[in-house]
Amino acid sequence: MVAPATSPSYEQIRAAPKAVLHDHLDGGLRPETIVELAEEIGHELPVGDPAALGIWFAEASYSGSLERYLETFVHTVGVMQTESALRRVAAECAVDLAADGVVYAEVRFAPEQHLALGLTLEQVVEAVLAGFAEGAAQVAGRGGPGITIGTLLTAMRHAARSMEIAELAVRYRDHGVVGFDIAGREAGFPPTRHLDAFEYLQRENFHFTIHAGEAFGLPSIWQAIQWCGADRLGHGVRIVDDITWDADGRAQLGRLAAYVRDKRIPLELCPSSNVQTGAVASIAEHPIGLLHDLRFRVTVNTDNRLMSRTTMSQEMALLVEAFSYELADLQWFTVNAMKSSFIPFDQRLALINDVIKPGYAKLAG
Ligand SMILES: O=c1[nH]cnc2c1ncn2[C@H]1C[C@H](O)[C@@H](CO)O1
Ligand SMILES: [Zn+2]
Repeated sequence: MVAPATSPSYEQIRAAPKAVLHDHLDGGLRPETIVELAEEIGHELPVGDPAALGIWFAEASYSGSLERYLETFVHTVGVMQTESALRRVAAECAVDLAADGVVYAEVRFAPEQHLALGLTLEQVVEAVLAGFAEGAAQVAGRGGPGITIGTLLTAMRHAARSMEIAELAVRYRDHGVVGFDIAGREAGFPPTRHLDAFEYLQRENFHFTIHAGEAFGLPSIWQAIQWCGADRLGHGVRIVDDITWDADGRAQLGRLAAYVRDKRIPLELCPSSNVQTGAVASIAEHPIGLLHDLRFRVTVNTDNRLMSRTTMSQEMALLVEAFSYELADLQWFTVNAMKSSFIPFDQRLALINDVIKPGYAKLAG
């Protein structure tokens, strides 16, 4: 498809203020950092050269299966086992996102995966929060809009520590942790396994998202929303399975799809990641086009920048190419993300009105 003349250029996309709600800390390391940290703690990598390692991650993740995609994380989690490593990775994450024009990010990671060398859960969380603060401060010193980062604590769905991690998230709610998530293999590990954690979070008036409807379909989305009470859906892309077409070619929403749209439940869509795990055949065929047209609360996200060799600008550029989106669409995705974020309402509004809208207005000239 040929994009119309109004399509934004890559430079405009990079310059545009962007917001990301779904980005994994352990899926976004710089390859050079992995190599250096691996040497420090004696972790064996599949490839020693940083450039080759970057390619290795992307190729190994392009597996057509979420299970195999997740196997590569052994080499990122493996080097994130000390306070200094966690702090460095988090600081670099803030700097890298800001350099790409991201003004608001929610970055998630699973504290329980960083205990191999004896750190406590609290030490892990505090090191990451310190790293985000350090990176954000570096960026703020450079002028420009800077970056605001909220941290999400993830529990692994195959494990049994979700209640503990939910309590940890609530304990750090006034120190940068803004929400909770569950991630990992979806098939065989329904969100209802962690119902006690979600019920606890609701009683605490806290926020959470659930990876659902990525490798597994509608039942997972239904459970995440109707049993667990998720505020947002991590991916949620399989909601398209509840949309059919009538004889006149009009989209018919099933009960669950209608509920998700009516309630404005945010979808954290991650186009490149979905292609790598086989959830979607190609960017051009990604349901984001349909979901955008049907006015679902769609957001665009990176998921794992290292594994997908991507950035927010890159994800948006791929969508511009596939769906001929204009700056107004990119602003819509960005405002959707801010509206769906887990920071307080007044802070969301300030970013939308003082940073995002003026940024797009300037680009539109
Ligand atoms: O897209 C994903 N689906 C399910 N789990 C994921 C995805 N991306 C990363 N993870 C897992 C692997 C990480 O180690 C963990 C915490 O960030 O979350
Ligand atoms: Zn994810």
